[in-house]
Amino acid sequence: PSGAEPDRRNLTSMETDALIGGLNVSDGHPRMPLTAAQRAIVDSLPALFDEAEKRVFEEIEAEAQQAFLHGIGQHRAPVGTGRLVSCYSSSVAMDITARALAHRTDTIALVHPTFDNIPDLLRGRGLKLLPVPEAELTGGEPELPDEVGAVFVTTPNNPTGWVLSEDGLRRLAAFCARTGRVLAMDTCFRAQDERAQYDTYAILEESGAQWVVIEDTGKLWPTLELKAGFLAWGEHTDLPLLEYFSDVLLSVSPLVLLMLTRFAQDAERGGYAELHGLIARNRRALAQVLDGGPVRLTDPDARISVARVTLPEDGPDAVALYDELVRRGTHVLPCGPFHWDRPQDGVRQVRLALARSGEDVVRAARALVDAVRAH
Ligand SMILES: N=C(N)NC[C@@H](O)CC(=O)C(=O)O
Repeated sequence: PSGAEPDRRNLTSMETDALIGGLNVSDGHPRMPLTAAQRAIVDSLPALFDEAEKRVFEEIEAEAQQAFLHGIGQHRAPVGTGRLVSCYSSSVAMDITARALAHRTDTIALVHPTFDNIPDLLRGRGLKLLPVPEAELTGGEPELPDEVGAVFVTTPNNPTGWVLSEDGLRRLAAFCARTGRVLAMDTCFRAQDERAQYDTYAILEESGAQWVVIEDTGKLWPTLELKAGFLAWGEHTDLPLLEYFSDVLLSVSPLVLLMLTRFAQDAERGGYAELHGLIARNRRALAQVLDGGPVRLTDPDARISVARVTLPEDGPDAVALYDELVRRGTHVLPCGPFHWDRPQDGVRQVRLALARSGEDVVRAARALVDAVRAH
């Protein structure tokens, strides 16, 4: 565990502590059991290794990008154009994007709240940040000072589950085109929420805006961090993304891409329905444990694989509860750090991961209610 005070630590350091054992409902990474179909894909890895060794990388990459992105409604993703690259993770894609944006502007308007590694990566590249509430983005015309050169939106957003609607994106993209701002999107949770699966690329291309999109396979399947972050940009996006990508890597593993193609194909054939079912069941199970007690589910309509709960005013605050739960062997996340511009806004909320077995979610929910009551 890092020495810093819990309310000064970043979320990933707390997620790292959760990896050393205990009941981990901390990170948004998939830690539920493989389905039988997914187990069969894992069993085929030796054969996939032989196939990956033989085939042309570019072909394997285009196949994986097509299988994954078309499976979540992104038919106009720029597959095969040279403007869609594969990174080891979406955060690697994010850092490349941050470096490229810093080449273009000093100030970014960033959705607030959101997962803290996003502002941390942007600030790490010297960018100044302006918080924009979700509601202002929905309107599509946020009030921004001239020095803001880009708008960065996480949709579905983490930890709220808020989704930028198709009309909201159309308005926001038109606004960015009109005001000469880059529109950057982190869509890492979109495969979990069909409301986020309208064709983003069709809208972005038609808008005339300069745009960057970061996709992620890493929140969906329990593949032990074998994943890819896809980084895409527009034909007129004037950012050194390919140059900065090439500084970081030559290519991800074709074996991982082949495996992702199989998982994406299985997902289209019913795997997504199973995943959405698991997340919905776990959200309902959490709500049932909380029902009638002092803690409530913050975002009942959210569909992503994390859930916020709101704590009673007379109970422990988020950091005190986080500490007490760690002492009891259960790892959640206090929501302060998601509110990267005003941490006190998250002082009465904690987040639980739902991409877990049903038993883990119920056990964690019970531990949380017991700890609140014991305060
Ligand atoms: N590069 C980082 N820090 N990765 C952690 C991130 O994937 C966790 C996350 O997004 C979540 O728990 O919601």
